[in-house]
Formats: sequence, C-alpha cells, structure tokens
Amino acid sequence: MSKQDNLDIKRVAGVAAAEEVQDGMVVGLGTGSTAHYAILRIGERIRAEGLSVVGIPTSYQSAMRARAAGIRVADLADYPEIDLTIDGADQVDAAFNLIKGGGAAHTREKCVAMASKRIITVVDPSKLSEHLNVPVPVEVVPYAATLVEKQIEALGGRSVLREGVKKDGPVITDNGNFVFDCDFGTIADPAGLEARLNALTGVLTCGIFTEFAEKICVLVGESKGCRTLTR
Ligand SMILES: O=C(CO)[C@H](O)[C@H](O)COP(=O)(O)O
Repeated sequence: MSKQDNLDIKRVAGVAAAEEVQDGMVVGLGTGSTAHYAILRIGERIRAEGLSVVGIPTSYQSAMRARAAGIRVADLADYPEIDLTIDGADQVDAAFNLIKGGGAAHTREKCVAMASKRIITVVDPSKLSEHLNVPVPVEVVPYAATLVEKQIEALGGRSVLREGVKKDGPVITDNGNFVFDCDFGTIADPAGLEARLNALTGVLTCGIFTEFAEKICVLVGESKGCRTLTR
C-alpha cells in the first residue's frame, strides 16, 4: 500500500470518529497522523454546525493542530472529566489492549484516556493483531536512563534509545524525558508487563494500555469505508 493510500484510510477512520462528537462535549484530542484527521473534521464541524466543543490535547502537536483547526483548547486540570477521546494506536490486540507512544506522547495520552468516559481508537488495519508484539515505548527520566536499561534487560526486554530524525541525539518528550523502545517479542501478559514496567525506578509511563478496554471502541479505516470493532 502506498503512503498516500495509508493516509487515505487513516482519514476515513479519523473523520468517522469525529462524527461522534456532539454539541457541548469535552473531547480528548489524540496525537499522530490518524487523530490529526479527527481534529481537522471536528474543526470543520465547529465551523459548519456551530458546535461548542472544548478540546483537551495529548501533546504539543495536538494542541497546535487543534488551535489551527479552530478548536478551543483547555488543560486536563480544568476538565478532569472528558466525554470522548479520539486517539490512534500503534497496535490493538483482540482484547483491546493497546500499544501507544509511536509519537512519544503516551504519558499524556494515558492521562487523557484515564479521564475519559469513552474512547474511540482510530487505526488502519495494519495495527490489528491477535497479540501485542511490537516494541513498547517507555518514557524514562534521563538521569535514570542506564539504570532503566538494566531493569528492562532483567525483565527480558531489549531496549533502544529513541533518537531524532531531524535532531541529533535522543528524542525529548513533551515532559522533558527520554523514550526507550523495548522489544519483548510477543507479550503473553500485557497487564502484567504494563504493571512491571510502570513500577521500574526511573520510568514515568510505558506505552501498554490495558485498563481501558471496557470503554474503547475501535474504528478501522478501510478503502471502502470504516469498520467498527466492539468487544
Ligand atoms: O500513540 C501515539 C502517539 O504517541 C499515536 O496514537 C500512535 O503512534 C499512532 O499514530 P498514527 O495514527 O500516526 O499511526
């Protein structure tokens, strides 16, 4: 599939999710290329339908894109209860466990997910997998980087420090930290690994999301429309 075809199906999912937004809602705004299309569509609907919506961004990227789209942006501190969040994922398993953090935004994405009554996860079909098996992004306090690498090795993972594409040296998250991408192969116990990673000294948050399955609905963009997966 070409890059453009992939973006087109991401757009299908993002736009479909944005149709779920209703007047008066507080909406969590995810990070990444699929959530981007939802943000654009919410902005269009605000202009066309006069919707009153407050957006709670999950990153500098989503805050900037929301403002550009004409969405009023506020802090999680002001709106700790969110009606609906629309966000992407790097992988979704059969039980709706997620791996997130491809954009290094998973800590704020997890906070917004926790605050949300409903979550629409927008993906292309390549993100669906019976089991989670892609590397897990782990946000790490820079001071503890070497210490965390050792602890991840002890858990059976192989960690690679994420480095910038248009920047020399480590990627720095919106929270001022490093990210390790940690390969554990196929993850047999996502909830157990999430708990173990989050408990490591020097780790802020890992990108495994297991506690939100009950409130997640997955929209899968496809060339002929959008497929909805519910549990
Ligand atoms: O978790 C994320 C950012 O931290 C994104 O939601 C995830 O990486 C998916 O991105 P995209 O929609 O561009 O494929």
